[in-house]
Amino acid sequence: TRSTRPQRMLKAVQKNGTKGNPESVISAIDYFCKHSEWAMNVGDEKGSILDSVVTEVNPSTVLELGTYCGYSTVRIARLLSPGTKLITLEFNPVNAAVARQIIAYAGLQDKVILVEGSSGDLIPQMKERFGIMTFDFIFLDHWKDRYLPDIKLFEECGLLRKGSVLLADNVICPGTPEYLEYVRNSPRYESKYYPAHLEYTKVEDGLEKSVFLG
Ligand SMILES: O=C(c1ccccc1)c1ccc(O)c(O)c1[N+](=O)[O-]
Ligand SMILES: [Mg+2]
Repeated sequence: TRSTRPQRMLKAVQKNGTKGNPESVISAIDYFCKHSEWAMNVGDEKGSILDSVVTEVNPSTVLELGTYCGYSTVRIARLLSPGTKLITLEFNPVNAAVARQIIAYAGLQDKVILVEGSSGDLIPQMKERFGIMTFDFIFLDHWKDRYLPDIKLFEECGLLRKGSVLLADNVICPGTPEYLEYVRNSPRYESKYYPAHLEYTKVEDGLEKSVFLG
């Protein structure tokens, strides 16, 4: 059967990247998306904002919702302190298989736990399966209609602590209006919008950073 876009992206990483070099993997994916095929990675512009927030938080416990090909997984994992691992959830098994290979090509497999399944099923299992008390940093980049139900799930499961940082992609395009309304009007969060553009385009998009106040 015909290859998928993520599989073609993996080939481009293996061809143009340098094994064990996360920066080269990030550049190879951005080049592929700018010159060959658009793909829904967070991209270089929003990726730089992601980098700055991760660096500022310097988290010990990290969760990513929506691995896709592992681009943001690599961006985050390359910045984590030694011994810190990030958990990333991916629903699509074909994409998960590509992400594992891209993460391994970057040499970051020991810093990443990739779990296949739906966030709604897996979030309530975080404590028992991974010994997580609370998350310091959460990156939301999965199905846009899951952002709101999943943040409520984090609260119900006691996975947030005073100061937990949630960073959400695509709050303008494709958009997550109900999530935005919730975090911007809830007294339990302090939110800030980082304007940018939809990856590899001139379309307006941005990231919303929300700090849980306890
Ligand atoms: O939903 C889409 C989408 C919708 C329609 C066509 C292509 C992609 C999308 C677009 C940009 C993103 O950064 C992103 O994370 C997603 N996503 O699926 O999670
Ligand atoms: Mg996105």
